Amino acid sequence: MTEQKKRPIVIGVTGGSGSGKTTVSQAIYNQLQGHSLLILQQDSYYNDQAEMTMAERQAVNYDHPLAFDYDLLIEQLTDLINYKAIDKPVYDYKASTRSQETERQEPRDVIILEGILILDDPRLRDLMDIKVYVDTDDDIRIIRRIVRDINERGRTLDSVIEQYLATAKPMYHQFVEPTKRYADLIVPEGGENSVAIDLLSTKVRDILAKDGKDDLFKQGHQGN
Ligand SMILES: Nc1ncnc2c1ncn2[C@@H]1O[C@H](COP(=O)(O)OP(=O)(O)O)[C@@H](O)[C@H]1O
Ligand SMILES: O=c1ccn([C@@H]2O[C@H](COP(=O)(O)O)[C@@H](O)[C@H]2O)c(=O)[nH]1
Repeated sequence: MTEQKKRPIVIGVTGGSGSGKTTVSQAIYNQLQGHSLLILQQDSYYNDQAEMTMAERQAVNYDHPLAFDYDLLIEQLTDLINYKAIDKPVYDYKASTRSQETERQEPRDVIILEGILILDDPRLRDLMDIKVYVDTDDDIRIIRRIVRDINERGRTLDSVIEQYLATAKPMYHQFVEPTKRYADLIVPEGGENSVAIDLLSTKVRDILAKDGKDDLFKQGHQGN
């Protein structure tokens, strides 16, 4: 019998903007400390808009699948799955385009991919072993988004509200929410849901142990 080739475990974490995807991804990452892990954010793969004016960038619908460079994301995720390092784009929310720099990312045994539209593309879904949907009510998400976008993404209250009503909300209902049907696990309450985070971490530890990757790690393979 031929031995099956080992590959990293890919966990997809999706949900609406402000649902707690980043918080949940970070919580899983923290629980699995000591293993070989990385977090990849779909936001890093927004289209490069360097050739566009600021006014043009402000008019873009950032909640539509066409705003993302899926080809590059799939190419780089496939490289990571094949244990090849990537030069990841870095997205600048204040300038609404990619920054000039890229970030070197070495491959790891566990890849946590998070983003609003990662389950929309069947090619991406096919690369995932576990699919998680963080389900948080719209009112909570908009409150979190207002606070975060003003404090961290250089936005005004008016611009956050305007964008939410014009694109973020309708696109959520048109494109993001329907992908819930592809999830293996729906997590209410996001980062506060320690039971769901414990269950997920235990499942990943089980798979790593079956693959012998916990042993590889102990023998001196890369950490974080
Ligand atoms: N359970 C929670 N309670 C309070 N604030 C939270 C909670 N989860 C996330 N936040 C905050 O809400 C904002 C959005 O959360 P984040 O995890 O970045 O969501 P997403 O990645 O889905 O946009 C962040 O500022 C985060 O600190
Ligand atoms: O230039 C940009 C790029 C993205 N956005 C908004 O960000 C969210 C996705 O990020 P989360 O971390 O999941 O909230 C998306 O809803 C876009 O509307 C932006 O405003 N400008």
